[in-house]
Amino acid sequence: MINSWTLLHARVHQTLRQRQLLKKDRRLLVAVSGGQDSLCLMKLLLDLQPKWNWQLAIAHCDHRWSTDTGIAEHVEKLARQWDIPFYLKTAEQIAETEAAAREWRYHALIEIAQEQGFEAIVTGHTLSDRAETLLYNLIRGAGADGLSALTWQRSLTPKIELIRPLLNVSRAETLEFCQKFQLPVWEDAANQNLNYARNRIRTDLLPYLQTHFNPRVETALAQTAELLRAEVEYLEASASQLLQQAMTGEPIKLNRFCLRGTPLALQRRVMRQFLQQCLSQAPTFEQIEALTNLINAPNRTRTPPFPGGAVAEVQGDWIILRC
Ligand SMILES: Nc1ncnc2c1ncn2[C@@H]1O[C@H](COP(=O)(O)OP(=O)(O)OP(=O)(O)O)[C@@H](O)[C@H]1O
Repeated sequence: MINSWTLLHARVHQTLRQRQLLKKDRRLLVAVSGGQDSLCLMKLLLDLQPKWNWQLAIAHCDHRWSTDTGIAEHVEKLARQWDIPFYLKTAEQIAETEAAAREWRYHALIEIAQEQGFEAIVTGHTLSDRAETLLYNLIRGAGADGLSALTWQRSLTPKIELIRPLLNVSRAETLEFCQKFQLPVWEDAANQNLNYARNRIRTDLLPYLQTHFNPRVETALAQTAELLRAEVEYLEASASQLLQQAMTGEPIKLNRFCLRGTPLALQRRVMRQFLQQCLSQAPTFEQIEALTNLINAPNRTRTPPFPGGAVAEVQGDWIILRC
């Protein structure tokens, strides 16, 4: 088996060990779209399987877009050839946007994992996806969290982890690997649709940056994402501790004394975590700023109403959230 390994097999094997991403003996649900990244991932995991003793299965999500016709059968056939279980979810409603399709897909993958008892969902996101995500979110005005949004692993539910073992492998490398092993890659027509911002970043912006600025721009951007991710994790953990110290009971209130004198970066994160706990939707930049400004504001200063009508108000040393 070792003899048929390539450099990529060895690299992924080492990444899994160093980062402790996929432990031995686990039941892994591999999300396979049929494209080059997830086929490369599947083949790598199958080849590494004897060393790790995983139980592997394939999940495919059919969005029922016209460009998807035939992919589900194609992936099912591959699962049969590889002799591993195949699970399919088909969308009841056709999503109108990329974001809606993605949201449905993650729900569908979680459902399969719960129904079939898998602890981990594994996807084929690559270093190239990481670079694209960074650029996409940068243009939209994201902070460090958005720029480093594609992470090696994160919890989808208390029992299910999402794991991305190919985050240091480029799309050029997954293509080369698929060609070497003659994997039947399904060319997804939606990837060519330049109405999608992500596709324009991939086909126009990144090649431009490569030609005119840095031939290794994908790797450079992925490295920035990796550096930012470690800082984000540190700041989020510190903010979470600070929030625990500052927040108390009914009505929910925050002690301004605890928050004064801490760096603005932490104050903003505390306020975001606070709003995430209290609001039903993700807080906006303006909402976080309005709440942060109350830390040093005069008594009785208020924020504009948050969605749902709650308002935060200064009362002495406290910021009180009134619903
Ligand atoms: N239809 C699908 N069925 C199963 N898995 C899929 C499907 N589409 C994508 N995936 C999984 O997600 C990975 C990333 O795919 P892609 O880059 O097309 O999605 P994306 O919408 O950018 O995802 P994300 O929002 O998670 O970045 C694939 O390598 C594959 O593992």
